[in-house]
Amino acid sequence: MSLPSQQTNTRQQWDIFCVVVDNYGDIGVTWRLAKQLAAEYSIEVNLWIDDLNSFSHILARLNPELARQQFDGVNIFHWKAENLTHFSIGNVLIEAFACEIPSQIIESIVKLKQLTPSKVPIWLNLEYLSAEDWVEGCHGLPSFQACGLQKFFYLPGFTSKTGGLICEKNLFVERDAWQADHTNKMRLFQQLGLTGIKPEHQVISVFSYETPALLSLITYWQTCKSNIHVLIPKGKSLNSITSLLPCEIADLIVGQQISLGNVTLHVLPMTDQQGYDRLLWSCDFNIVRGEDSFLRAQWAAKPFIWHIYPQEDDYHLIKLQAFMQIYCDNLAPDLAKNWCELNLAFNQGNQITVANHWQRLDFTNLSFAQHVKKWPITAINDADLASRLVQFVKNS
Ligand SMILES: Cc1cn([C@H]2C[C@H](O)[C@@H](COP(=O)(O)OP(=O)(O)O[C@H]3O[C@@H](C)[C@H](O)[C@@H](O)[C@H]3O)O2)c(=O)[nH]c1=O
Repeated sequence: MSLPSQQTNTRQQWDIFCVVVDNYGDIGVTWRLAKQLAAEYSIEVNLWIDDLNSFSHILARLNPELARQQFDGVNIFHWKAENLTHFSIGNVLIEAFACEIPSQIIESIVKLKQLTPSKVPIWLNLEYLSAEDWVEGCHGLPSFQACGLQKFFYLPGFTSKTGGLICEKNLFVERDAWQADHTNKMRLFQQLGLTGIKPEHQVISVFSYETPALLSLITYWQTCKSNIHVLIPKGKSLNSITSLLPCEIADLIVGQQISLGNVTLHVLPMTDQQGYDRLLWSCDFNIVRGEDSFLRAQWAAKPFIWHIYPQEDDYHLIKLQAFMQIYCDNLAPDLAKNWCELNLAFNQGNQITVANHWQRLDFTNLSFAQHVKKWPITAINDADLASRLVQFVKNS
């Protein structure tokens, strides 16, 4: 571990620390942010991750055995005690989702403050995304630490008084170009080993947690006249539909198809984040979860169900309501009602109502299609998270 060098250039160094609690969301969010800061702001980003095995599910090129490697202009470090020798104090320290930065680092910054206070990095805690009202009041607040340093709370959110939403500068332009040419999606399906999909078929991606609502929906889709392809990666969603599977989940192979009348289930390979974005852009409807895929489904300008990460005492339902309220602000009341009821029923695992609400929601309806297209522009609110974060650091 070392003190800042006498840098002659003005290139900033930011260090992002992330503990993988479970799933892929913690790493998913920090990886998106790290890539964007490096690509769009020429910041030297060091991403410290405690679990490279989880990370390798969404970045197959990553070698979980290496202490240090570089992808997309980001230095990725395996965060374990012996690798902290690689750490040198930069301009910004981000602890993602209240993970704790190692005490040696804090001690070295305290020493630096005594010697050269002007070199003390900005210390931020990047929090989870929420659409709740209180976020505006807490975003950016400083918190004085016992060690004498100051830490700021950085809260992502949907309004101009929050930390914003992660979205790359050219994302909507790339999405529009992709969606304008129908051969893109057909080629993608082929590359993913998904056969038998015709341009007129309905394609639905599923990346959810366990819920009996999924079984109800697929059972309902079997009664529909159209051909429906359901794309599901190996993971939690499959646990809810074991009764539809021909074998144990462990024995399913990627690319396998399970024919259920008009419905074909496809076992989808996990891709990198760019591949997943393109998949969301290519499907007619997406079922997503957590934080990052939830946001990417919005950026896809396609209708979606959000399976929110379950929390104690059903607190997640309050967060779901807060989002549904802002999402439906400009939507016709009948469409808004159906969409909210569908999302609520899915999240409550309500097997009977979820299929009824699906039936009632006409997601091909023109004003709904216009809404999903307009929403990303409304939500991004003139500034994405990375640009607000860079500004926040400048002003701090
Ligand atoms: C299916 C798939 C996902 N992904 C990525 C997209 C996202 O970055 C990531 C999934 O993250 P999420 O959608 O946020 O869902 P998640 O359930 O994996 O993560 C959750 O983890 C919990 C610990 C948090 O508390 C939640 O808020 C949430 O972040 O995986 C791919 O890159 N390729 C794929 O094929």
